[in-house]
Amino acid sequence: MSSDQVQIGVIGGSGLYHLDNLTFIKHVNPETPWGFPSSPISICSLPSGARVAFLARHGTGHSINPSAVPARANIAALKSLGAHTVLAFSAVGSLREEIAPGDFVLPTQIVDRTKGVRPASFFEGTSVVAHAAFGDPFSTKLVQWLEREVAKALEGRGVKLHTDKTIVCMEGPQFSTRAESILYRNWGCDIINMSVLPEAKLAREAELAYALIATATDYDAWRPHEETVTAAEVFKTLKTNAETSRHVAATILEDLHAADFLKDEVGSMKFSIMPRSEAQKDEDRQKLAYVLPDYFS
Ligand SMILES: CSC[C@H]1O[C@H](OP(=O)(O)O)[C@H](O)[C@@H]1O
Ligand SMILES: Nc1ncnc2[nH]cnc12
Repeated sequence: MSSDQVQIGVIGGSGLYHLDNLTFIKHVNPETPWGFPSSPISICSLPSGARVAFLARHGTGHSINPSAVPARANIAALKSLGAHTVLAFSAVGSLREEIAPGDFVLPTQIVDRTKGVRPASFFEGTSVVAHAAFGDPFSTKLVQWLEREVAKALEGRGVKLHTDKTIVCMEGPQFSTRAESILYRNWGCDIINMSVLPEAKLAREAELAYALIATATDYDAWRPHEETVTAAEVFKTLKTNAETSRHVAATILEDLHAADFLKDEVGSMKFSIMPRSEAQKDEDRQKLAYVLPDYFS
């Protein structure tokens, strides 16, 4: 593979709008069948010359509401650049006392509390039906690798890493009520955001290895006798969390680039797509070929 080829995509969330500790090469802005990504994508170079594609989920000026993030275009654009793996960063609320603002979390499960207003499948609106497996919503090998490597990258920085947690994704943009926050705790959820879905579902459909590096900013609304979360509270830790995230990214990306499991998700949709039939329109198959060329070209 030429070093020009991107293998890893990084999605930055609230507060993380660039990876300026990597060497910037150029901006690209691919138009996908689902429109343009949230922002032009920065192609950056690692010290070895390997290239990484970085995309700001809410746009570089944070102008896109969580419900309006063009997640299909984002995932499709990263795949079109050659990415097999997507590392997504996200600012999250904590539903557990032991997960403090400033801590990092690697979730392994998701509870969906979005409201059906976000297009959540590349197959939506087409004549092709597919049911991706989503029991393990993050790439298991990638998460296991991150558990070791992120822990190493955080050594000496006084930042705690929590693993094997459950994230609930709410619709927003308003934060939760106290009752909802307590309910999510009772459901076994540990952290909350407004972004991991449909991003993780779309990455699975596109056969990308996807994991979320969550950075806690607040205690949401479940703590009795404490103020509930406000955007101002979130902003207090965003800058430090973003600096730590950039350090983590710069530390792990080189080794991740060399990892042998990057393409493990490739082939995972093979038995998820309903067999070819006369009813499948050519135009839909062409559209889907953008993200799944192995099945639709
Ligand atoms: C700015 S607070 C709520 C906002 O922050 C998180 O964004 P991201 O996941 O992109 O870091 C959360 O999901 C909400 O969209
Ligand atoms: N408390 C919270 N709820 C939802 N998304 C968040 N992102 C950061 N904090 C959050």
